[in-house]
Parts: sequence; structure tokens; C-alpha cells
Amino acid sequence: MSMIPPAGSATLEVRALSKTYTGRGEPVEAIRQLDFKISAGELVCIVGPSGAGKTTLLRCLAGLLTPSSGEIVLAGTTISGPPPGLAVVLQEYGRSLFPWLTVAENIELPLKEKRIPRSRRLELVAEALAAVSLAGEGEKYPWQLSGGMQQRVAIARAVAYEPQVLLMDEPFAAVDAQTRFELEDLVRSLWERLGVTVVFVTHDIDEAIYLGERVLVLSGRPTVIFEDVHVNLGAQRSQIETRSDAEFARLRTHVYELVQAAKHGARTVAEAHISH
Ligand SMILES: Nc1ncnc2c1ncn2[C@@H]1O[C@H](COP(=O)(O)OP(=O)(O)OP(=O)(O)O)[C@@H](O)[C@H]1O
Repeated sequence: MSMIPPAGSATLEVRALSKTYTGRGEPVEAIRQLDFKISAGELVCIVGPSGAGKTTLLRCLAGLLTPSSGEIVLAGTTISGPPPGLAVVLQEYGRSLFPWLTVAENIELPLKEKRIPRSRRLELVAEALAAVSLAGEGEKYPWQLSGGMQQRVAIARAVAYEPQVLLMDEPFAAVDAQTRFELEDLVRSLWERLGVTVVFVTHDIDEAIYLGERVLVLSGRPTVIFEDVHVNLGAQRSQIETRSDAEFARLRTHVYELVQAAKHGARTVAEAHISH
């Protein structure tokens, strides 16, 4: 299998980000004064209670939603719309792939928009399909594939694009547990090979710890960073060994307690009476 050349990566900085939804009803203050920095090439997971603003944050990071105040700085430049070096994988793979295009054509489409010449496009598509173990499936249509395979196609499409930053919003929520484990390992191996900066939003605390080098735990609304948890589990992770490691268990308990406290309104670790 040929290697995809390193895509490069970029630092992502969130500075005093606030987002209040204003519409017909009462304004909803979703995010309040968020500050954090993700270094180039880091893999960071974001967890928090339901309604904490995870999707809001990710949509701001993707340039799909305008902050009410504050800014998002990608590789030194404040973003003001979807930036070119960024790819997004969402939960709803079924809706994100075009059913009238083949798998290969789906992966190729953003590359056409990027004006990459045809011969290079075909190379990138083939490499991305191989990277997600779907070589030979390019001529099929998405609806001929299982849910897990469709999600692989969505990942391949993001990888072929050679992003500097890959944003993932609950990408495996709709696949079965076995497939989910495989896709988690796929994300870790692609991250290691490509050196891309990855931001991964999930409800699943175990998933966040298994995948991340850091886990950002969000408070309840209006959202601030509750704790920035460093995951000291080494680079080589395995579904069986890592998940039965004592450090994994300690981190899981800690993050679980944080999310529970956040659900009940705590906004600082001191307030939540949680030890490290
Ligand atoms: N378009 C909108 N207009 C008004 N309020 C909104 C809008 N989108 C989200 N919200 C509100 O903002 C808050 C944060 O929502 P968001 O979807 O970002 O949370 P979340 O952490 O992703 O939730 P979940 O984990 O349940 O998916 C919620 O209170 C939600 O009701």
C-alpha cells in the first residue's frame, strides 16, 4: 500500500470564543469565553454533557457558524468562513455522501473543487481508498455499502483532501460497537501516518480517552473548558490492552465524574470536589 504524503498540519487556536443564538425566542448563550489551543499534529477529543455546545463549537471551528465574539485562528489566520485546509466528518454519513455518485466520485468531488489535476485526483482517491481498506470498492455506490463502510468513505474523502485539520463530530455514533472499534483504530493510524491535527467530538468518554492525546471536558451551558485532561497512554494503543490499563480506568473515572458534575452545573474542578 502506498503512503499518502504527509498533509502537514496546523495549530488551531480558540480565543475568547462566545456564541449566543438569537432568533425568534429567548437568546441562547451556548458558549461563553472559550480559550484553548491545539498544537499542530495533536489529536484532541472534546466531551461534555448533552447540550453543552459541542456541535456549536465544532461548527464554529469549521467556519460554518460565525462566533458572536472572539475568534478562531488557524495556522495564524483568523477564519471567516470554511477555511481551505480543513475537512469535516459528521455523524450522518448517509446524508453526507451523494447517492448518485460512485464511492470514487464522492471522494473526488472536493478535489475537483480544489482544482487538483485529474491524474493526481485519481492517485489521491486510490490512496485514500486503500488507507481505509476499501481498495476495489470505488465503482460501487454508497447505498451498496454497509453503514461502517460508508463512514469509511466519508473518512477517505476527508483524507484525500489532505487537510491540515480534520474535524470529526460524533462520527461513529451510528455504527455498531465492533465497527466503531475498527474505525477508532483507523483514525489513530491515519493520524499517526498523516500528522494531521485532529479534533474529535464525542459523547462517549471511553472513546475520547482511547483516541485522544488530550481530552477537553466542557462544562454545561454557557460552556467553558471544565478541564483539559492529558491522556498518558502512550502512542501504541490496542482496544483490548489499553482499555484494561489501570491508567485508562483512572482517566475514565475522572472524566466521568467531571461530566456528571458539569451536568449538575459545576463549572470548576474545585466546585465539583473532584480530586485528580
Ligand atoms: N440554531 C440554534 N438556535 C438556537 N439554539 C440553538 C441552536 N443550535 C443549538 N442551540 C442550543 O445551543 C445549545 C448547545 O447546542 P449543541 O448542539 O451545540 O450542543 P451539544 O453539546 O452538541 O449537544 P448534544 O451532545 O446533545 O449533541 C443547546 O442548548 C441548544 O439547544
